[in-house]
Amino acid sequence: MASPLVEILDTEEVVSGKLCELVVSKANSAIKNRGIFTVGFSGGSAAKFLCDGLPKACTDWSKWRIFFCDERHVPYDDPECTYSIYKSNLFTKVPLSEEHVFPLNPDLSVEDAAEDYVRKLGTVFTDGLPRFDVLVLGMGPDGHTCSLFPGHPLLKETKKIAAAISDSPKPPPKRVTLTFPTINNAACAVFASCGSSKADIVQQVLEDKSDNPLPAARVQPTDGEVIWFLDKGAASKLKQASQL
Ligand SMILES: O=C(O)[C@H](O)[C@@H](O)[C@H](O)[C@H](O)COP(=O)(O)O
Repeated sequence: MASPLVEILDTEEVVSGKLCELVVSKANSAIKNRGIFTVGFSGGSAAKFLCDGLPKACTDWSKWRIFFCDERHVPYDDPECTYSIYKSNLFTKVPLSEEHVFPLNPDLSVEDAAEDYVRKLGTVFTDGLPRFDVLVLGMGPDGHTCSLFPGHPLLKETKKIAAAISDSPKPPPKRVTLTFPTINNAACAVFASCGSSKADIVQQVLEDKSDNPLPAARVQPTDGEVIWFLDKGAASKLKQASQL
């Protein structure tokens, strides 16, 4: 597994722009080579960055297949619903068909919604373990990514490609998340982290070797790349700050 590529940028706005630039570049390359682009979006600040930058992207949206790296198990009209945030701020602003976006079914129990999500993944990834072209990931202040939290049994999941969690320490408690078998089969996992409040956890994840690594540190695609876009605040505690 290659070491993460870390790019330290001046501001959050530059991080947002570079993230969107990377996603669109990967999309257009995948579309050219395979006629389809598969991507997982995260919530939180990643949603803000992508909704800011992607509406003006020059790409064939009809070839995009959009999943969520994790999603809260809430009604679509709940402000916590990541899908609805993207729908209002991106999906309705680009020529993207609803059938190419794969939200949770909140009417099912969280367990059944996870099983239904696995089924939806199977409609796009028809030959087994999903291999996303890009997973856009965020990292919480505790080192979680997706809805995979430190010390949670789901970190050890080796069979399910997506799973339900009902005890998320970050509210809301019920979510569906991709698991590491899927995450670490991606071609590209890209993190965007900004702000000095993330500096300690970024330093820990990127530089501290641990026999019990934090979830974000466990993102190590077996045949893929990990890219971190950081602003100066988030990178301020890195000892070997590598500026590309
Ligand atoms: O739906 C979610 O809660 C997100 O997917 C979550 O995993 C997020 O990426 C991190 O909490 C970082 O969020 P911020 O970038 O907003 O700190």
